[in-house]
Order: sequence, then structure tokens, then C-alpha cells
Amino acid sequence: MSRMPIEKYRAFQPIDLPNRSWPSKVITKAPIWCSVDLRDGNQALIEPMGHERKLRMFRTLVKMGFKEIEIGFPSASQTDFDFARFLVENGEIPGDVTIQVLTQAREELITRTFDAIRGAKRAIVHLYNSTSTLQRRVVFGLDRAGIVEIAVKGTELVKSLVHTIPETEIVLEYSPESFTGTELDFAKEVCEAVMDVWQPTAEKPIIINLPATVEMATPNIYADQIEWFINNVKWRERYILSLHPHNDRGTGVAAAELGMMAGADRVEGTLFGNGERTGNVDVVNIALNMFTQGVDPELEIEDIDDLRRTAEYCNQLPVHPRHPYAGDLVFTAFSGSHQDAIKKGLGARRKQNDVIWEVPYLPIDPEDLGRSYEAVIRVNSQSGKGGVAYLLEEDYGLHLPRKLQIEFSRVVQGHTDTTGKEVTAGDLFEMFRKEYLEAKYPLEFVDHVTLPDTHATERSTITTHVKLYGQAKEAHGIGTGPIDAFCDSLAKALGIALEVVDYSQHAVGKGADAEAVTYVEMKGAGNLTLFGVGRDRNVTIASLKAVASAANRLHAAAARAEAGIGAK
Ligand SMILES: CC(=O)SCCNC(=O)CCNC(=O)[C@H](O)C(C)(C)COP(=O)(O)OP(=O)(O)OC[C@H]1O[C@@H](n2cnc3c(N)ncnc32)[C@H](O)[C@@H]1OP(=O)(O)O
Ligand SMILES: CC(C)C(=O)C(=O)O
Repeated sequence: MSRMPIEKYRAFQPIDLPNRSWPSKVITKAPIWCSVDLRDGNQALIEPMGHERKLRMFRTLVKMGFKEIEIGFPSASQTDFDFARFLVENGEIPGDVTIQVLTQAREELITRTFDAIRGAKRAIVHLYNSTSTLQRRVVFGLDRAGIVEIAVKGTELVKSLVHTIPETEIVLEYSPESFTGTELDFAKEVCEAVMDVWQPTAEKPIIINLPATVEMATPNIYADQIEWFINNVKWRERYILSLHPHNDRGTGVAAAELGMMAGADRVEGTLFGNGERTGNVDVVNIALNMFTQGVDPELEIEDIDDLRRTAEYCNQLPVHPRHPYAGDLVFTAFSGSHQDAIKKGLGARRKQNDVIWEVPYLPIDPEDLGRSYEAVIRVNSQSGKGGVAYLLEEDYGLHLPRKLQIEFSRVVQGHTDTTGKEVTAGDLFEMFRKEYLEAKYPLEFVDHVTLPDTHATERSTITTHVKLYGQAKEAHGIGTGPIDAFCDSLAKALGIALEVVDYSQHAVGKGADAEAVTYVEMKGAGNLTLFGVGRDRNVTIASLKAVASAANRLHAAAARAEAGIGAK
């Protein structure tokens, strides 16, 4: 028997934090957002963005309300350098937006970084070096002191260059890269050493960014690490604590949320989670999670489809159809019981005019994200009557009586089971038209004259013109109303015995274009009952057509039964 090689792996050790307080905290306000789409996102692309795609992404981020945007790694590539210069020189950076640039703690890279941001009003210089036990050993071959020295030297150099661009306010961000694989006491040591050099104040704080460069454990561990850091590192009021989660275990969003509960002030991430390997944390996801809790996310996400298209264009990568909030299918229900509950939920909302959003299976109102209800319910072989009825009602104004919904959904089910394919609202209407409105054989209604009986005012007499098996026929009847009289005429003259079981009618459309739609449930030979539907500008004609439709459907069902095919 095969076995996974579990001996190659070991469990992440829990953090010793007996009085952890984050589990009972609640997120009540948005963090400081920083987009890293143009840096961490970009460095992970198959084809990194060129100038035009970068600019489109930058303008989109500004429009969304990001106040801090990492625009690249200017010392690493000419494209990134030129892009920084373009933004600065062309007045692309709004007064309330701060650009951020990443650099390794290496002299030539730091110097070039300063050349890139010269002239900006304010810039965050983001300095990093890896601090994890693994990278110390295999990448740098250095002990703790050697790693601290890289960070300190880098910080000293940044500090010494600040005066060379006095027109630019410089904020330092320091990342002990691969923080999640770093012993907490060492993370404290290296961050405090950086702060000792930089000498931040409460008015001019440093940004300490604690990245889950690789997500190595459950998100509660990340929260513990953040809370431990806040409790143990000096000068809490002099640093902004920033999170930078990746998503290796698929829990990047959870890690960010628990990290915020643990006291973080700031979150770095990307739109829809593009980024190295499984991605950076998805800021849209976190923001909309907050929104669904009634907390202002302080990002504008009013047209999520447009945003998704922009991200897909800039990254040249698709967003998964099931991606939270943004995927093509997330506001779509195929399964019958979901459709039924959504239909009822939306109906109840319309009636009650509720402010609070509560619709089964829809944690957010699609309209709030610029999406429509149209895509909410789609029909395939997993669907029930609710979805079918919803689409016919929404798109064609047809309010099918409940029993007709059941009857017609069997017709649809037969079709979807055979094809295995989805059916659109247009397909459904076509099926409905063929099944009910076009049911004209063997009996076709042509015309009628209905008169109230002068001797008994409650009764109507009718003269109908129909075709039976293509032959024109005239028939006469009398009854309590036009339908009853029509049935009487059919029975007397043509031997078609029908009994009305249920009847309803409503208008479709408005004004001169309004039409009546009539649904009649009729009992025929052998007590079989089926619906007929008629549609006409004249309410009486709509009803008589409905009777003819039912007669034809009963006839077809009887013929199928006789042939042993089985009546519907
Ligand atoms: C987790 C993250 O996402 S961090 C950001 C990563 N992003 C990128 O790497 C994208 C852009 N990077 C690049 O284009 C290149 O790596 C450059 C231009 C920055 C540097 O390129 P190179 O000079 O060829 O060096 P390379 O990237 O291979 O770096 C390796 C060297 O830098 C050292 N180094 C790596 N990171 C750092 C750091 N943060 N600070 C100081 N030194 C570092 C390594 O120890 C190694 O030194 P060695 O050559 O003496 O062994
Ligand atoms: C530079 C750092 C913050 C980074 O990108 C990471 O650790 O993922």
C-alpha cells in the first residue's frame, strides 16, 4: 500500500502565549491598506507588466482609494525604475497617496532606489532582509549577528541618504523577510536594532512589516506571533505594525484577519490575491468580508467585474470562477433547493423593504458590487422548479402557478438530463412556448362570439370557430362564463370532455403592449390533469387559447400513454 512520506515534514511549534487576547477581538475598522500588485504581484507574473499595464493598474488602485502603493523594485529592473520616474515626473501621484519602493539591504540597490523616488512628495522605502533560521543557514550562511548587521547597515545607509532628497518625506519600512520562519526573540532583536538606528517617533513612525513570506502554520499561529511581537517589542507607539500574508496553505485571508484582531494596523496584499506561488493575500476579499459585517472597508469596490477585468488584463491571469466575491459563478445557484430559497428570500425582501441584507445563500447583495441578479439563478439538471420559475418571472414576466411550475420543471428536467447542459432564460421560454403556447394540434382555437344569455344573466353563450385535425368547425355552448361555455361547445359538438380544475390570469407588459396570460389546469379523460396556457391582448381569447392548449396537451399525453411511452 502506498503511503505519503510524512516523515519528511514536521509540525510547526505552537507559540507560548497563554494569555492571548486576540480570539475575543472584533475587527471594527479598516487597516491602512497597501497594494503590492505592482511589486510582489508583478514579480510573480509569467510576463511582468510593461509600462502601459502598470499605469492602468496604478490608476485603478488610486481610484479604489489605496493611499499606499508599492510601485515596484526600481533598483532591480529598468522598467520599474522608469515607471517610478514616470509617476513622479508626470504628476500621476495624488497628494494623499504615498508610493512605496522595495530594496534589498545592499548599498548599490539602496542608492539607485533613492534616484528612482527623487522628487516624490512622500515615499516609503521598504528595506528587507531574510531572517528565518532556514535562510540564515542555507542562503546567507550567517549567524544572527551577521543578519542583524545586514539590516542595520541597510538602515544606516537609508538614513544617510534621506538628506539627499530633502523635497521627499521618507518613511522607512523594514521587513524581517520570512518572519514566520524566524524565532520571535530574533525578530524582536533585529527589528529593535533597525529602530535603534532609525529612531522613529510617534509622529514619524517606522513601518514594521511582518511577512508570512511563506505561510507555514494555521492562521491562529500567525495571530499569536503578531500579538507576541506587540507585547514584547519596545516602542509600540513608534511603529506601525504591518501584515504581509501569503497564501501557501490557502488561509492568507484568515491569517490577515486574525492578525488584525491581534493588533496589526496595516495590511499589504493584492487584488484577487495575485502574487508569488499561491499568491499574496487578497485585499478585495478582506475588504468585502469587512463590508459584509457592516464595517466600512475604505476601499471602493462598486464594480467588481470591471476591477476583475482590469486585474486579469494587467496580470494576464484569470480570476477563478469560484473566487470569493469576484468569480463568475459566485452569485449563481444551479441547485434546486438553493434557487428556491434565494427566490423566496429575494421575494420576501421586495415585500418587506428590509434594510438589512438577509437572503439565503447570498452573503452579500450582488448589486452592491455592480453585479446583477440576472446571473444569480441559472438552470441545469441540478435545478428545480424555483429556478425555472424565477427566470421566467424575471425575464419574461410570467408568474407560473405553483402546480404549473412543478409540471413545467419536469419538461425542463427531461431536457437538461438529456443534454447535460445549462439552459438560459431564453431557452426556457422557448421550451415553455413550444410546450404550452404552441400546443395547437389537434385543436386550434380560431375565433369566438360570446354573448350574455338574455334569459339567465349569469350565463354566457358562445359560438366558437376552431380547427380540429386541420378541419374548420363551428361549435355552440352555454356556461357560467366564456371558459365554461367554450368547454360546453367542445363537449357537445366535438366530443372533447374537459373540466376546469384551476384558473389564473395576469397581465404582461404595460399600456398598449399589455397582454393577458391565462393558466388553466384541466381534467381530461381518465382524470388526468394538465395545464394549458394562452396569451393574447384580449383577456377572453387568452383564456380560450389556454383551454385549447390544455386540451391538446391532454390529448398528447393520452396518446403517449396509449403508446406505452408514459404520460407526463
Ligand atoms: C519575499 C520577496 O518577495 S523579496 C523580493 C524578491 N523580489 C525579487 O527578487 C525581484 C527582483 N530581484 C532582482 O531582480 C534581483 O534579485 C536583484 C536585481 C535585486 C539582485 O540581483 P543579483 O545581484 O543578481 O542577486 P540575487 O538576487 O541573486 O541575490 C543574491 C545575493 O543577494 C543577497 N541578498 C538577498 N537578499 C538580500 C537582502 N534582502 N539584503 C541583502 N542581501 C541580500 C544574497 O545573500 C546573495 O548574496 P551572494 O551573491 O553574496 O550569495
Ligand atoms: C519583501 C517581503 C515583505 C515580501 O515580499 C515577502 O516576505 O513576501
